[in-house]
Formats: sequence, structure tokens, C-alpha cells
Amino acid sequence: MRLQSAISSAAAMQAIRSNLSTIRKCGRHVHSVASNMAQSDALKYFSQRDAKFLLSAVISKHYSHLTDPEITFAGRSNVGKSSLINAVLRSASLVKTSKKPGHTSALNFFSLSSRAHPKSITVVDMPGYGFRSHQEWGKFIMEYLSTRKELQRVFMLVEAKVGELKSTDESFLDLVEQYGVSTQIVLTKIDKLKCADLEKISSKIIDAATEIAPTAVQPQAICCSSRSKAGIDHLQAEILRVCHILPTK
Ligand SMILES: Nc1nc2c(ncn2[C@@H]2O[C@H](COP(=O)(O)OP(=O)(O)OP(=O)(O)O)[C@@H](O)[C@H]2O)c(=O)[nH]1
Ligand SMILES: [Mg+2]
Repeated sequence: MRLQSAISSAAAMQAIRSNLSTIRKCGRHVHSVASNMAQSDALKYFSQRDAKFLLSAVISKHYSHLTDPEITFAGRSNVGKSSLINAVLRSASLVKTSKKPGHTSALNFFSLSSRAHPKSITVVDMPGYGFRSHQEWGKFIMEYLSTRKELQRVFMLVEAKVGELKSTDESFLDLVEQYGVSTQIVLTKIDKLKCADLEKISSKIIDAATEIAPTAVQPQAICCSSRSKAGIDHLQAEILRVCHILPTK
């Protein structure tokens, strides 16, 4: 369905220009490349968005009534999940962030809707793995990953500067492969890194992740910075695609 045009085309063109410049600077293949049209539609959706906190869940009964298409942000503690959700939702503080690892301890559900489209999306912030014990983190999250029918994709965050998968990332990839959950790697905090290094790191991490989870992992990483906002438009377009608000490529 076409989105209604309610924002100026100048703003859309500006977004496309900034996207093209990010691609030129940081290497085309590291991004999930959205067509210019998809990105301008995504910009319209997000510029008219409404984002709300829904609930914190510690058992599945808390979220089972939510039926919109859902995406989830996962990753080690402190990798930047909550900050990235704020950047995607264009919110300064809807999701609580912290310098201290282990800040998010439940599954936090947010609703994303837009005046530009009738469909809403549920966005989930997952507690970080690698801080609390696997057992403490594990049971509830495993139940979520293995049973959540609404889940369209997990965005698995890896801090770009770390440059490799840690053992907790590998365990998480084992889980998504086992449960058949479509998963896309997102390299975070790319403002801390030189662009030339980013291409190498991205290929290395995608290769390692694909080896562990060949059917679950998408072949392209998305590179983002919540601080500089680089790559956020790509991630937004991808979210709309996996939730069937924009056509898939
Ligand atoms: N330089 C830089 N710092 C970032 C970026 N994103 C997040 N941070 C910082 O990283 C720290 C952790 O961010 P959070 O978003 O709370 O991380 P989290 O993954 O949600 O952490 P937990 O909830 O503890 O698992 C905070 O100090 C943020 O300011 C980024 O893009 N660039
Ligand atoms: Mg958090």
C-alpha cells in the first residue's frame, strides 16, 4: 500500500542524500540496501510515528495478547540496544538507557504506529545476555524465542569496535538457529570506528554468524550509530519491510 504523502519531498530527498553519503563513506555491501523509494516511504512512516511504552514482561502471559507484527533487539549487555530503539523510534528517552551493564532486566514492549499507515508494530527491548547468568536470562527468553509467532525478526546487536562474536553471542545464535528465528546482525556504535575498519569487521562477523546459524542469519549486516544517527534510516526501512509495511525487495 502506498503511504500518504504528508511531509515535504525536500525532507525525503535530504534523507536519501544522507543515506547515499553513508553508503559511499562506509561501503555499500555492509548495509542492508534499501531502495531510495523504500527509504523515502520509511521516512514518511517514521516522521508521523507515535511510539508508546506498552508493558514489561517477565512471563509469557504478560505479552500473549499483543498481536501486531513484532521485532526484537537482542545483544550483550551495554551493546546499545535501548539507545538504538530510541534512535529508531525517534525518541530521546522512551527507553531507559544506562552506562551500567545489565540495566534492562525484563522484556520491554513498545508500540510503534504512524498516521501514514494503518498497521502498527510491536518493538521489544530484550535484557542483555552476558551479564546475568545464562540460567537466569535463559528460560524466559528461550520460551519467548521458541513460541512467539508474532516475531518477524531479531536484530542481534554486536558492538562494531569489539570486532568479533563473543561466546554469549554464539550461544544466542545457536538458539535462533534451533528455533528458526530470522536474525539480522546490527553493528552498533560505529561512530567509534573508522569506516575502512567497518567493512572488514562486518564481513568477519557475518561469516562467523552464518557458520553458526546458516538458516537464521540474514546475509547482510546493518551498521548504525545511535549517537551520530548513521544507518538508522536503513534499519527503519528494514523494520518496515520485515513487518510487511513496505514491500520486500
Ligand atoms: N559512542 C556511542 N555510545 C553509545 C551508542 N549507543 C549507546 N551508547 C552508550 O552505550 C551505553 C549502553 O547503552 P544502552 O542502550 O543502555 O545499552 P543496552 O544494550 O540497552 O544495555 P543493557 O540494557 O544493560 O543490556 C550507554 O552509555 C550509551 O550512551 C552509540 O551509538 N555510540
Ligand atoms: Mg537496555
